Amino acid sequence: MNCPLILGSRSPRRAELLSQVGLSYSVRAADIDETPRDQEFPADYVMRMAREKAAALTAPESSAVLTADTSVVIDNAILGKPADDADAAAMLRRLSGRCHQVMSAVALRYRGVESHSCVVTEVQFASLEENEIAAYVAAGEGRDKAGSYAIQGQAAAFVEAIRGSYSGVVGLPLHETITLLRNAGVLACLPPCNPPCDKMSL
Ligand SMILES: Cc1cn([C@H]2C[C@H](O)[C@@H](COP(=O)(O)OP(=O)(O)OP(=O)(O)O)O2)c(=O)[nH]c1=O
Repeated sequence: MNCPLILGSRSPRRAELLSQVGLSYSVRAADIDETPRDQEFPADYVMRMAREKAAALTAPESSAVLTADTSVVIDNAILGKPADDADAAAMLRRLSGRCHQVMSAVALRYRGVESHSCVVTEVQFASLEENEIAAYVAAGEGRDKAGSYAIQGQAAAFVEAIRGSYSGVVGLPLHETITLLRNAGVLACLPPCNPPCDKMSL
């Protein structure tokens, strides 16, 4: 029996990551208010966001709904997407030469049951020169990214070390996502990729 997988996300990165491991899915956008609550812990925030995105999507019981949220966290402060270029530059200055966390939460709803997971990855940034920050911000790569950078893009050059989940930093921790899908019984009944792909069989 097939159970269609719905990725509730506008993030092209999340779609690419799911495709990378050979899963087929359809995409729906989940619109919610992403404002953190007063004094909300970052891990609670990303988990709440992922769960609210899942709750915002109505889908048939036979479909599995997968959503996620990613935030950059430094000194317990949540860095979301930058409001503008000045905000982006300020975030990068704050991350320069420091270690920060990238928190990615995933939520899955299938047959009325919800499961979720949160992954924290430590990222050490090199010290960034003011002209490097200006050039990176002007290039625009970090505009729609938490923390104003993309590890999968040119900002890879800023990363001295990473401990945790690379895919989690990009937006969807794949190991944890596959585990959620497997434990919920979704993976066993996903239809094959269309057209069939030769990716590893999970
Ligand atoms: C830190 C980092 C974040 N990001 C992205 C992943 C997410 O798309 C985005 C964080 O914003 P999110 O609010 O988690 O996701 P989104 O608004 O892009 O998509 P949706 O809510 O519809 O699911 O930042 C990268 O692509 N690379 C990185 O290195």
